Amino acid sequence: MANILETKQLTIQFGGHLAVNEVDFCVAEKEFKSIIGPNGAGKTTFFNLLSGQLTPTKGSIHLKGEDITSMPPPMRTRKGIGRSFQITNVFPNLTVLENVRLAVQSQMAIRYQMLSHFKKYKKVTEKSYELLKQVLLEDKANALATNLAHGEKRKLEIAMLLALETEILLLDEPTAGMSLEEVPAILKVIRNIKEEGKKNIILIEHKMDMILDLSDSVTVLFNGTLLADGTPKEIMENETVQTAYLGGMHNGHSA
Ligand SMILES: Nc1ncnc2c1ncn2[C@@H]1O[C@H](COP(=O)(O)OP(=O)(O)OP(=O)(O)O)[C@@H](O)[C@H]1O
Repeated sequence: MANILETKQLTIQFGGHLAVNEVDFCVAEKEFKSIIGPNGAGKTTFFNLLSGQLTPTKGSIHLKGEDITSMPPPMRTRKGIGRSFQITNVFPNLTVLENVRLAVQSQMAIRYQMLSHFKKYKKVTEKSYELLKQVLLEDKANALATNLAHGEKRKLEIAMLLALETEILLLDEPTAGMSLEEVPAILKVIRNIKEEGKKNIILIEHKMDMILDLSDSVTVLFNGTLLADGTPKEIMENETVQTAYLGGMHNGHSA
């Protein structure tokens, strides 16, 4: 299968610290890829490089064969790389529906310039409800974003990300800060997106059961370098990964 996204020798240095160090990474079309690694391994920094929030010191990023290393973030989104919204980008005093409408509108402004104002309004509303349904948040459409539970806020972020209609979704720890009861719902949302089969998902997560359940392949980062890449089974059985990372988890450390 062709690679949709690839990095070559991707590196970023902060002062003397190599946060991402010569990482060769690739994702095939429609592959569900997870990135794991202990705290400080460079996972979020790697996402920031993919989405364009950071510029690499060295190396390159290729989207469907095109070198996008110097492309600014909005252009990368237009080309197909979507990064999940952080809740800080959500308007707390607007309703859930209004927040999704804003994201849909920003996308539709480009696609539906020819439609009349009324038709555009109707389309935006329909699309917003569709997205809320997809993330299992329909019943909260009229709630103020500020009043949502943490797990519901993460669902809202995913709805707003889906509104951008990018082929690639970068999800950075969607379950972070969630209570145990909230996790199954977000897992269901992600599984539904996967089963629809239209997106490439790259997921950073610490929850190993979730990784094993969802991923086609897993990349392990450790001290900024790529330690291993393979199927979930290969990763679980990999001795280097066991020693450097998973072993620590069995001893009760959070990875
Ligand atoms: N802007 C920055 N300036 C300096 N150092 C940074 C910067 N961003 C990240 N780092 C450092 O780079 C390393 C990797 O951080 P990063 O947040 O990418 O790790 P992570 O794998 O996502 O960790 P976590 O699982 O805790 O989120 C850390 O040592 C961090 O302190």
